[in-house]
Amino acid sequence: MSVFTPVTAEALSDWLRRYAVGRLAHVQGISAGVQNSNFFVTTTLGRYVLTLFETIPRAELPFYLHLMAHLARHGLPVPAPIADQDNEYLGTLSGKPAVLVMRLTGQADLPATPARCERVGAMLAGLHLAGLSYGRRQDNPRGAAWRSATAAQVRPFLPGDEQALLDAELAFQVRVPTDALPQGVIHADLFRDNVLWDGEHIGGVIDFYFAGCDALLFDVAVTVNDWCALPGGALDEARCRALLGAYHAERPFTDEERAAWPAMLRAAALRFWLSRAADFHLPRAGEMVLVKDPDEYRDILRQRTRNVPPLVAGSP
Ligand SMILES: Nc1ncnc2c1ncn2[C@@H]1O[C@H](COP(=O)(O)OP(=O)(O)O)[C@@H](O)[C@H]1O
Ligand SMILES: N[C@@H](CCOP(=O)(O)O)C(=O)O
Repeated sequence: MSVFTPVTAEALSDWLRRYAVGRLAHVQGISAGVQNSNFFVTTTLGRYVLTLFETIPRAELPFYLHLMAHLARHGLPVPAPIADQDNEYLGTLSGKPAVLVMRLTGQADLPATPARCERVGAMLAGLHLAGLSYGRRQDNPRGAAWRSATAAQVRPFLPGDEQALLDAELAFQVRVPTDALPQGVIHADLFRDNVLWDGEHIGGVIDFYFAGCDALLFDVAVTVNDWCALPGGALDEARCRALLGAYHAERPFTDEERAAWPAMLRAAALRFWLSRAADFHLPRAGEMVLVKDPDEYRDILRQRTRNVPPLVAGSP
């Protein structure tokens, strides 16, 4: 995003009295992101990020917030949510569900070098392994049901060749057997803009608001499609080898995962083509709204239907 809901300094100052974080010094809307309204908040005691949830039902939010707390407790650089004086993470501000989380250091969107891809692969495996002991369950909110519903909404806006691509891919994906794939908590949106770099180290992994329970390999595919794609959508072999090799060293891929790899890359490409097409054709109102290019993911999907290198190319 995007700031869909404005917050005044007065309202925020009052709201912060519920927390032990000191007094408000500065607040600034954040233009990156597409889903929620985000603000950098500086107080006399620290630096935080305030998120107002625009679309996620309130009942689904504890899953994300406790997940972030769980992963942070496991030593991963994930923004810990801040509890208020009633020991609650989730509050209400400007009429929206709201949370304050720790602001992590680092710069997002740095070039996806093989060395960075290696760290991202290892980090993703770390998130998956730490997620195994997380007690709450919630389905991937962008899973099969969402895919069918969103495809039906955006299909009328697409030209004929894209409708054909969409129809063929939906028909392909319903036949993919996913039950034998290892399942767990997935981040589901580990794009370059959601990893903060502190030098060559990962200083933060942010934006857990698409997380859910699904095939771990789907998360790997989402990550590879973003980190390892060349302009036009083809995969860069060196980056794939670095990311997949580092992941595999922490959580070895199963035979079923190797077999499902091409289909998972396609499922992951379809998911982001659909969400971007929905944001583009059915935009939401807001003060500052970022819409990402759907054609990038249409092209990635086309590429993945043609040619995919095998999983963990070149590694043992
Ligand atoms: N905990 C955090 N620490 C530092 N920066 C953050 C943090 N959370 C969000 N940001 C910044 O806010 C931007 C938007 O956040 P994001 O979670 O991607 O938005 P959305 O929820 O709309 O998808 C990020 O690109 C990053 O710059
Ligand atoms: N990464 C997704 C969009 C999700 O937005 P985010 O800003 O919350 O990561 C995309 O690129 O389409």
